[in-house]
Amino acid sequence: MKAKPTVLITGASTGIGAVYADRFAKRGHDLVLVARDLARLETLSERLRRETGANVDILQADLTDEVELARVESRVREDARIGILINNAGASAAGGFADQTPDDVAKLISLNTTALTRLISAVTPRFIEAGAGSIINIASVVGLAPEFGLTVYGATKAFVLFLSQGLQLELGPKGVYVQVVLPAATRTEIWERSGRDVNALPAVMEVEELVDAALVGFDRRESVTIPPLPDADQWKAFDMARQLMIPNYAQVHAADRYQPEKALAS
Ligand SMILES: NC(=O)C1=CN([C@@H]2O[C@H](COP(=O)(O)OP(=O)(O)OC[C@H]3O[C@@H](n4cnc5c(N)ncnc54)[C@H](OP(=O)(O)O)[C@@H]3O)[C@@H](O)[C@H]2O)C=CC1
Ligand SMILES: N[C@@H](C=O)C(=O)O
Repeated sequence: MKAKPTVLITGASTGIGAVYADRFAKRGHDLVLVARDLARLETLSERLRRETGANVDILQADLTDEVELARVESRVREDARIGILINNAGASAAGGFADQTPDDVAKLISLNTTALTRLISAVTPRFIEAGAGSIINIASVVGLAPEFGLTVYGATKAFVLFLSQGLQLELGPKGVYVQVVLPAATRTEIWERSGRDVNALPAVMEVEELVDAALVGFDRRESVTIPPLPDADQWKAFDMARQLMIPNYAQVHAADRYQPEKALAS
C-alpha cells in the first residue's frame, strides 16, 4: 500500500498547529513539526510517537530568521515524502497601527506572509512535478474585516486569502490542492501573546473544534473554509459579487463619475 504523505506543519508547538499535528498523526501520517520552542515540540512529538506510532521529525526554526527559514525551505523542497504543507505559524500584535513600531509591523509581515509564501514557493515545483500535493494556509476572518481594528494582521491574512485563491487557479489544474482556512476567534495563546484577553471576547471557538471543522473542509477539497460562518451562501454571494465586477474593469475610458466635466456638473 502506498505510504500516506508526510505533513509539514509550521507553528506546531501549540494552538491550532499542535491540533493539526495530533489529527494527522491519528490519520496515519508522519510529521515534520516546525516552531521555535524545542521543548514543546519534543513533548508533543514524543506523545504522538507513543500514541500513534507516527514518525515525527522536529525542525526548530524562527521563520522570521532568513537562515532558519532557508533550512525549512530546503526540507520542503527536497524531502519527497512531504506531500502536505500546513502554513499555520502566525502572530498578531498588540495595539493598533499607531502603537506598533516599524519593526513590529515588519516582523508580522515577515512571519504571516513572507515565510508562508517562501515555503509554498519552495514546495511547488516538486508538487507540480508529482501532479499531487496539498497546501493548507491558515488565514483569518480578520482578513475580511478591517472593522476589527487589527489592521496589519488583517492585511497579512487578506494576503493569505488572495494568494491561496490565486494558487488555486494556477496550481489546481496541475493536481495541487490549496485550501485556505479562515478561523474566527479561537482559544489559543495568540491572544495573550498579543496582549489581548481572550475571555473578553463575545464568542470563542475551542481549538479542537476549529481544526476538526477545517479538516471536514479539507476532506471535501473545499477551496475556502470558514468554520464559524453559519451560512455558506454568504461567502458564495460575497465571492460572486467580486467575480461579477471582473469584466467591468476592461475599459478604455474612466467611469462617468470621474469624467471631469460630469463631476463638475454633479
Ligand atoms: N487563535 C485565533 O483566534 C486565530 C488564529 N488564526 C491563525 O491561526 C494560526 C495559528 O495561530 P494560533 O494557534 O492561534 O496561535 P498560537 O500563538 O497558539 O500558536 C502560534 C504558533 O506559531 C509558532 N510561531 C510563532 N512565531 C513563530 C516564528 N517566528 N517562527 C516559527 N514559529 C512561530 C508558535 O510556536 P513557537 O512560539 O514555539 O515558535 C506556535 O506554535 C496563525 O496563523 C493565526 O494567525 C486565525 C484566526 C483566529
Ligand atoms: N488571532 C486573531 C487575532 O489576533 C484572529 O485572527 O481572530
